[in-house]
Amino acid sequence: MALKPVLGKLISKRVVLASASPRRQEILTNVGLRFEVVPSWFKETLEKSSFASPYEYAIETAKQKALEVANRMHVKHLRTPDIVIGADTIVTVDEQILEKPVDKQDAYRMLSRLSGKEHSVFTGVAIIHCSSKDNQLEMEVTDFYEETKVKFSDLSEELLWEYIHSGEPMDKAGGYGIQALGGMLVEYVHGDFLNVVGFPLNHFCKKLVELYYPPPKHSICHIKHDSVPPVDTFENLSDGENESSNFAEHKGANKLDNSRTHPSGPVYNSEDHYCVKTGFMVPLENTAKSLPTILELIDGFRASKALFVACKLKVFDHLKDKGSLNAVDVANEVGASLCGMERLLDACAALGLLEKTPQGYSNTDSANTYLTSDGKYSLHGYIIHSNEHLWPLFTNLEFAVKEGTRQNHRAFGKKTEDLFKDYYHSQEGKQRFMAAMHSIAHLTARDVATAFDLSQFKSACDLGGCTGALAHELVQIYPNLKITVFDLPEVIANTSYFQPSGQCTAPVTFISGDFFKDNLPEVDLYILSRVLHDWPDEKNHTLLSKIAAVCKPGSALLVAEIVLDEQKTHPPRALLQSLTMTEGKQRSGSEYKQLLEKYGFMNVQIKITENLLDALLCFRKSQSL
Ligand SMILES: O=c1[nH]cc([C@@H]2O[C@H](COP(=O)(O)OP(=O)(O)OP(=O)(O)O)[C@@H](O)[C@H]2O)c(=O)[nH]1
Repeated sequence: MALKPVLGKLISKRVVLASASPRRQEILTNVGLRFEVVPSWFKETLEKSSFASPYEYAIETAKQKALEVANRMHVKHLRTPDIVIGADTIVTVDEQILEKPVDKQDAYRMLSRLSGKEHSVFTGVAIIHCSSKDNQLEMEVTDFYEETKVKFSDLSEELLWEYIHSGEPMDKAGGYGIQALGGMLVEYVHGDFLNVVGFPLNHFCKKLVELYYPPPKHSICHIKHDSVPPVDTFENLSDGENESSNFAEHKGANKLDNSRTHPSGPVYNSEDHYCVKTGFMVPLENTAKSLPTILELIDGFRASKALFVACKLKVFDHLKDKGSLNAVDVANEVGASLCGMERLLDACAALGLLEKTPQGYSNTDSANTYLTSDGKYSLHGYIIHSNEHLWPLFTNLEFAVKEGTRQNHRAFGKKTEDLFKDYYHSQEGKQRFMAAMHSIAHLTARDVATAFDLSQFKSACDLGGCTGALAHELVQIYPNLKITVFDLPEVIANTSYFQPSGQCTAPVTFISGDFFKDNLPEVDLYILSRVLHDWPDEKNHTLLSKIAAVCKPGSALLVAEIVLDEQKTHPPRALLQSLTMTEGKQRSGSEYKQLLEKYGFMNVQIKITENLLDALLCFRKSQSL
């Protein structure tokens, strides 16, 4: 097992650790894994006596923790992670399972049981690979456990109580932390030490090897997960060549089509449908299966507008860090009517954007992250742009379709000569557009930056890189990369507001210019993120010819765009975006390849990221065109 390649398999994936345990976070961070932490809300209340062995209990708890997070992120947070990792650590002694003590007496009860004896520590781990098909969550579960034996010395009452009063036992399985003071109680450890601390790293890495580097040909069980899983077998194994991106093609995990599951609840057939009125799953006739989608589409505009208005009124900003507020407080804060605000808050709660309790309304984690104006991955700018700019254009979609033109004159009462003049006619428009671009660039930066290994490049230029969001992510990941953002003077003049604070990486340089007219800097890697789809062929010709002219053989071009499938029906958001475009167009992978090859960029590699932007990397061929 080579270390780097194993964890490297996860580098371009959105990995979520479904655990609040700081020890698990530390163990995984220490080996360089990048992940988000979303603690599970699953209550550890499974009936222990219903499990034949303690490790089965630990595995099931770990699985339920991870499933709850995967479901919640998909349903409520509108984001599907690639991998969710859950874990549960328990101690067993004298056939009793010990978890975290609830109070000091409980800690005493546990520790006095362990005194002078050998006990077992089991950690159950679940690795869930998630994917979203037609907005339905599919999950494949891989689980395992590790056992470590630990022997305690005889503990005197005095020592025991001194240890309990240190406070250390309280959030730890079996009431001790082997990595700290608790280590003083231990006579020997047989097995993986980190397993006792909360995460069996070695076994985890072996599992990744099994999953991502499967042996060439063997058959595996494919289990449609249920409480009592029906088992059917299949032979559909990768030869291990195509190991990088698509886990779904080669693993021996349990597959959950969880399109209709409730967290930790039963799994329903895809033929069934959840009836809102009765709250039961009901079988649907074939033709009626599309009904929920159609109803959702009919109502979609209401949901979008409710979200836009809540963002515009800064409802999520007002609720941030305030615990629960009632409708009167929020209405007063934003200067809205009480009855109007009550309805808006209820709608947001129904959409899963707010939590509603008898105490009032509070932000969900996703609202804090995406909907507040200073959230970690704030989409506030993009939402405001959608409300102010895209909404009026879409209101005139019928004319756009009939006339085949952009509808700026109808939507905004004036004609537009080109795309950016429209946004930049006022300071407000400029900042709004930049904030929108920044939102998307920041949200997608990591997936774009890690879609390919770019460590070979020493210098890069992000053409039209706007606020530098992608550039900043690139220098974080590739600290030796010197990167320049090249954009129009009116953009560069307004970038300071968007710069990250307190970053200790190499700075990003900004150069103003017009990439259609001005000289481009000579670098190893050119970047075009969300540029090519926006322009007509003549403009792309000018730009790509200019890049090809300065790009030395062996240098490369990284393109970030939505890549359509070859039938051009997926992903829908690309096709919906096209509706208000007249000059540019969205392209499939083969169309991008053709376009780039036309300008001497070969070896075009495409990475579908499942984020809002995909990535293409291609290299300038040796002889000039
Ligand atoms: O020697 C040590 N033994 C155990 C621990 C820590 O104990 C807890 C075990 O609890 P659990 O598995 O339920 O995990 P939680 O902390 O509740 O987090 P989840 O959100 O994942 O449920 C775990 O934190 C171990 O790290 C220890 O520190 N030392």
